[in-house]
Amino acid sequence: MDEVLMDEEDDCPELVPIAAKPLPAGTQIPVTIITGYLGAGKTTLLNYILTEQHNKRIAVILNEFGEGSALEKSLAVSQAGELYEEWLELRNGCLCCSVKDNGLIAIENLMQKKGKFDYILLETTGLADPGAVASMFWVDSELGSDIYLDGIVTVIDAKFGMQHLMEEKPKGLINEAARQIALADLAIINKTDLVSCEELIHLTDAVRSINGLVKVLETQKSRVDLSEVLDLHSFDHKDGVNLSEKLQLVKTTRPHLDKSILTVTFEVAGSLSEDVLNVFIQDLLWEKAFKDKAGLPMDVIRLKGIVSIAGQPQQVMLQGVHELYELNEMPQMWGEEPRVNRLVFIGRNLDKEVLLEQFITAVLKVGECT
Ligand SMILES: Nc1nc2c(ncn2[C@@H]2O[C@H](COP(=O)(O)OP(=O)(O)OP(=O)(O)O)[C@@H](O)[C@H]2O)c(=O)[nH]1
Ligand SMILES: [Zn+2]
Repeated sequence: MDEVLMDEEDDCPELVPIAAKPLPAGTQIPVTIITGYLGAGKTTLLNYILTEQHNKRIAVILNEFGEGSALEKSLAVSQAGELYEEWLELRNGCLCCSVKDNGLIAIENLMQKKGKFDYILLETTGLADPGAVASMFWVDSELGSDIYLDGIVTVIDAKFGMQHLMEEKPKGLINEAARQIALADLAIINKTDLVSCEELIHLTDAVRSINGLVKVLETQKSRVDLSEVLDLHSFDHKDGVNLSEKLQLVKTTRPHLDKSILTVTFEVAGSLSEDVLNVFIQDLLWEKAFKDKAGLPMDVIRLKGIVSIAGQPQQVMLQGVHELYELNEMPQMWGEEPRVNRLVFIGRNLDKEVLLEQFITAVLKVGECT
């Protein structure tokens, strides 16, 4: 009989001891955040990954609030307000636990079991802002040295996804479903059995209009090739593809839904000083100093780019999630060809002309300060 792990109808998987094997010093464990609206198919995806052959020892953190999950009832108990979680060790070498917070405490506790797993999957709750979880890995230096964020996977309900995206939010708040798509490195449109081709195309267009960087896959029962989900290296440069080339393929999108999130991208030749670049990014992300033509402040949710710092032989990668950003030197050197800055912004009220003008101004300043 095929073993089905973590089936909600089943009893707990059988527990077996797992031998810890020491990881080489400095090994960082990848974390993939699995997000998506309520009921889209996140847990189905986790179950699928766990039961597929992957030759990895995966630790899964389920972040469940819903009633009725047998798994949750058997695993997570909140005692006197204190989080208590128990790690189930599954027969294929995977670990699993269910928690009621944003999962970070669970990861910290999990790290005490270092050597027992080599991949972490974290399911957020349906209404979560995956950006908040993602950025924790950058701020929490203790976590940051043990693990790295590999990617954000957003599962979308083919049947109700469009409806979720259209929901009006009070006082200009961001629609959660749209935010989850804006932050995704991979978007999985699941439950395609429930919709027509036309509905699917419509939803795919809406997803792409929000996030011009995202890879989109269609699934039933979240069955997806694992190589598409794991080891994406979305926040570093180890994915083997030249990020600069990848960014060239991104197009500025048109708003598909009213007042929606969209993608803006551009290229500007030249170099700029790191200080001036920091001012540009901080004005944009922190000060909200840039406004669109209607006077609304630009709100960047995801930022990615390759920039050229004057005097620096290496290409520099820019990564941003909400207010947090990072600049990292890449192994790639600038060659003979002219240096080009390539940036991709995903967010609300973005105006390409304004952003471009501000960036060009920043590039022009390099002459003044060197
Ligand atoms: N028809 C259909 N149903 C699906 C598919 N994938 C998942 N489901 C069902 O959709 C329901 C929700 O799936 P889950 O995986 O629990 O979704 P989730 O995103 O984890 O849900 P929450 O954690 O409650 O937000 C379950 O009853 C699944 O069996 C699919 O491709 N087609
Ligand atoms: Zn779930």
